[in-house]
Amino acid sequence: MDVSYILDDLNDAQRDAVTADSPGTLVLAGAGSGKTRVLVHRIAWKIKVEGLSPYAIMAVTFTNKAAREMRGRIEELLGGQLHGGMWVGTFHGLAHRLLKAHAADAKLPDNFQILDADDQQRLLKRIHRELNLDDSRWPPRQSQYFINGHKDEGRRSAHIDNPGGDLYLTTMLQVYQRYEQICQQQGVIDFAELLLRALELWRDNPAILEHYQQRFKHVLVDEFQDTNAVQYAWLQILAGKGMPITAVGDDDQSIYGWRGARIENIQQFSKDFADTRIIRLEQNYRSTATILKAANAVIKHNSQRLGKELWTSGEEGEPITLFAAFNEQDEARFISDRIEDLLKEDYRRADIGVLYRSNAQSRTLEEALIRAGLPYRIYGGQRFYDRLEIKNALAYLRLIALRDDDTAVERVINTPTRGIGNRTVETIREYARDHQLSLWRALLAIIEGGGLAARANNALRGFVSLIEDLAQQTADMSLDARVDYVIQHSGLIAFHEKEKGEKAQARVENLQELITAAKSFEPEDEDGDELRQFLDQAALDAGDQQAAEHEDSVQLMTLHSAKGLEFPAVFIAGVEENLFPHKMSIEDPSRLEEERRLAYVGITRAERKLFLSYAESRRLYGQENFNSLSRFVREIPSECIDEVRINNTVSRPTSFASHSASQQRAAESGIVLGQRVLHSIFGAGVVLSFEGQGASARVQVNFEDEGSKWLVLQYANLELLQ
Ligand SMILES: Nc1ncnc2c1ncn2[C@@H]1O[C@H](COP(=O)(O)OP(=O)(O)OP(=O)(O)O)[C@@H](O)[C@H]1O
Ligand SMILES: [Mg+2]
Repeated sequence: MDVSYILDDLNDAQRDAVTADSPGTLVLAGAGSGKTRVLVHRIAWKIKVEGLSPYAIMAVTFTNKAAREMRGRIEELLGGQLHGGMWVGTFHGLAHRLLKAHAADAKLPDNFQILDADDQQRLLKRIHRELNLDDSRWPPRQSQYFINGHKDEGRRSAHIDNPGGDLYLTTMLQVYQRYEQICQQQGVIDFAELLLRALELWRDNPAILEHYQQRFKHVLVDEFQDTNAVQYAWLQILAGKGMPITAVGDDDQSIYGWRGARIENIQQFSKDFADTRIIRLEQNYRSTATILKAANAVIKHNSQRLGKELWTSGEEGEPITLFAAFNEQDEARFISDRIEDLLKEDYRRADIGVLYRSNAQSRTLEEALIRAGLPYRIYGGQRFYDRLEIKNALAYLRLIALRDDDTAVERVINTPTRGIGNRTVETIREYARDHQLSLWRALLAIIEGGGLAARANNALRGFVSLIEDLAQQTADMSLDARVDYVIQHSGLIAFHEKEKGEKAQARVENLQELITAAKSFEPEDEDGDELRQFLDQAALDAGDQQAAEHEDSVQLMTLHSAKGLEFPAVFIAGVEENLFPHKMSIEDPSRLEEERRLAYVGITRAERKLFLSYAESRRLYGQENFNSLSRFVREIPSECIDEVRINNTVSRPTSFASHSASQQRAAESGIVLGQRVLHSIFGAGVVLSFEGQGASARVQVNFEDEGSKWLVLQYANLELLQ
């Protein structure tokens, strides 16, 4: 049987890695050097040449999508279907499979259910109520963060030392214990529990462990640098006593430290797994020489590295485009314009990845893509207007506009919690049904009727007066001030601010981003109700499923979700200090290094074209920021970069045409975005933005000495500079 084709498309080092017969094999290599490809070919080699049954192989990937792709590639190489025998999946997926097979031994009912993050939070809320913990002082999300953090490290409540005297720890432990109890009673398990329970299953049941130790003849792990403590222990308990194991990874791409991943596992590997051979791959097959040079130059600035070099025999390629936008709108327009250019060449939409550091950045980008009629999908995340916190905020705004909006009432009647329980809500629903009323009218009638317990009645009254107050207080405000007022006074911001963890912070950021959306909203009908038009637009954006599900779509995602993927063309938006690197990471050297690894991951996703963009002024999270160019871009050798500026009108003739009417009118007065101007008092500056028209036209100028100011164009007497 000729099996040489399995090695055909591999270089020497890759072949070595595919055919190595050492018990432990660690492939340590940079981005795009073929680590994932090696895993696929190694599995095919094991089956075809060494005669292992697919049943004896377990392969761990980072996402379910990667697992499906891996299975497909192996089947291609083998020329046949694998069927169910081989275990390929994520750590979570495999743990789930294991627990289903041994539910009773894992002390779970056969039909145990998985709790997702939202379910988990709802359950914790109930526990807090039961323990009489006030949500404002003890936000359920804080408990969630506490519990998941400990579980990721393998600690149950019983493992945590509490010498007493610390109210925080004592309370958290009380919640953790009660949570464990209820989960156990109900037969539900959360994500971290899947892993921990699978580890304990093996640890506490030697016979079961032995069964798997006999079954599996080889374990393979991709993206090894991002395994956490429990995942590592799980591999160790299975394969630590001589089962052959292959891990591939790149210390320079470890980007989940904030979620418990431990780069140290790479160094630990050769100690814990016998006779490990370390194989390095140094040739990159993904990117042009220019892109690779940029990536290498950036990652060199990290001190904590195992040290690797990457080279390519590929072509030089085009320089990286760096675009200095005036603001985030301008940046988004640049990106959608360039995407349209690429589509005129031989690129498909799916060949294009748009990456960003923070979820909240996607809104402006989504709007530009929608405007340009470009189908897109958000990979591993939700579209802006589909996000829970945004839907909640919009529900308040909808109630201000129309009290009879039942869905909006359902959404926010008890969010943030205000003591209106399910039973009260059910009473309202029934009343509404029986009397053919909207929920709002029903609840007014119920309050008047006085049929409820005093406490419930008061809670309802509180809700009604909140909505009436929001409506009255904001009646004469501008749209963005209205949104700002509503997210503050509804308690939504405070509600999420009190919670801990990345996700909570992202929710606050997203809410603030809604203010930015309102600021830049341009109603079609200038005389119509602006709030209504804004809400309609948001509903349309959210409902634009057609665009979302189009098969050939532009791929939007955070830099974190882009790991392991590749695209012929990549845009990285928002390469600015305080955004990327994130402001929370700038002060801490080890977190800064993690940000730099994220930059390395981002750059190395690109095959042929890379576009970086930053905005001199950015409204994000509802605030105007003036950030300088990211240090990561400054670390790229200048010969790799081609900088484009908007006031280079030769290369940017179309961008002005797509600006709003008022901006065009301002342009007619001789001022364009990016124009340098002189003011008699404030001195020299650059025009950042326009607003309004005729006598009320205003212009925003970033003055060199005085910072940014809005001026009425008519009176500003700006002198145009060259
Ligand atoms: N020997 C080779 N000849 C031709 N193409 C190759 C070779 N090795 C890898 N490639 C291609 O290079 C690209 C990168 O490979 P792969 O995704 O396996 O790299 P990786 O090391 O896993 O990258 P990452 O670190 O980003 O996960 C893929 O498109 C792959 O098909
Ligand atoms: Mg890979």
